[in-house]
Amino acid sequence: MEYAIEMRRELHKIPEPGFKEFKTQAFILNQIRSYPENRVSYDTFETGVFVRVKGLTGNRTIGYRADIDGLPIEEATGLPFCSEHPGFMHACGHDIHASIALGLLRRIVELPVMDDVVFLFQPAEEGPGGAEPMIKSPLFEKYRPSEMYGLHVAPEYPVGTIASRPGVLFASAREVHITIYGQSGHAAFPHLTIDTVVAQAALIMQLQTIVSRSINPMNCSVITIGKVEAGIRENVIAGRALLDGTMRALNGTDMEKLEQRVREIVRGIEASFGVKIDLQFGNRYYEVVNDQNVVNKFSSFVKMNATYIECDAAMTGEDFGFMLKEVPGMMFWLGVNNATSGLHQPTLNPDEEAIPFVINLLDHYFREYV
Ligand SMILES: CC(=O)N[C@@H](CCC[C@H](N)C(=O)O)C(=O)O
Repeated sequence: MEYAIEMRRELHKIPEPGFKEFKTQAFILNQIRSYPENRVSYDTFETGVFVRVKGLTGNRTIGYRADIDGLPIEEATGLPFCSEHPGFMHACGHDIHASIALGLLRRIVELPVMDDVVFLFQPAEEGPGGAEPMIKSPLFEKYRPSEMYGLHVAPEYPVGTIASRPGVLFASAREVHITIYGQSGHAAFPHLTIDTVVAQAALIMQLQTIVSRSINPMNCSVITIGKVEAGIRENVIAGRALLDGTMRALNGTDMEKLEQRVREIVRGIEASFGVKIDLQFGNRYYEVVNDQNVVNKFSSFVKMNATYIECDAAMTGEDFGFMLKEVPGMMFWLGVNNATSGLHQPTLNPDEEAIPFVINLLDHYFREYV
């Protein structure tokens, strides 16, 4: 089991952006290539990897998906194996997800289970999304599982806890990218310019009214503007301003409403401030919808061996939702006991004991219950 923790520490050092996970992919391939060819076959897809481990009967194929990308966050954990890539960090636990897959894969290579098990090491979960192109590739047909599992670290739960639910577990997510164009000029003569900072500020505030005024208050949705940029110095009016954000909803109708209202508000800001706005939406991640039968089966198993919590849906997005639209399966939260630090924080430091815990759990499940 030390192997998987060792893998995690190596992966933690090399966080990379979506579709640029070159070192991560090479690291994963290096492990896979050390196994006998009659037991393990693989293909690469972009910076991801499909791997099949042969089972004793090969009657069925079980799938396990791990995302592998990092985030543009400067690490502040002080760990001896902290990120070697300045400005990048595994702040969403994808190093843990990938090392669990590598550890489970090795266990199953050494001690085969009845079914074939395929592992999908998936790039770009944080954006722009690697799951959809991966399942659209012809390789997916070669590796297609009949049932799929995926997990996400949960700092708020202790090690030994699994949390999930049937139906919608994670929200639908869609990025919003906005560029505001105006006319720059001297800070003392605003009437001779078109100030994009004032338009930007008004736009941020108006976008925040969408959830409270346009969505049924009995439903959940979120609009977050996570990145704001404009200007060069205090006495120059900015001729260009940027906003990057994300929209979340628990159903397609609300997601469409969010999109429609963003469009309308953007047009209104153009009219009232005289700016021109370029509005781009990213790829829409589907809700992560867990299959009722799979959740029943897995949660009954977990309850016999660990702590299972039936949790509420969360407003996190996950492109694993694309895979669960194709193949019945489920995603679950894995407790990693780091209550002082949340996901996407520079101090995130998941408890590594969660790695052997869940490898043993999934190995047992794949071997005897799935
Ligand atoms: C689990 C998690 O944190 N996922 C991300 C997915 C982001 C998708 C996309 N870049 C967006 O922002 O919409 C999340 O932020 O929930």
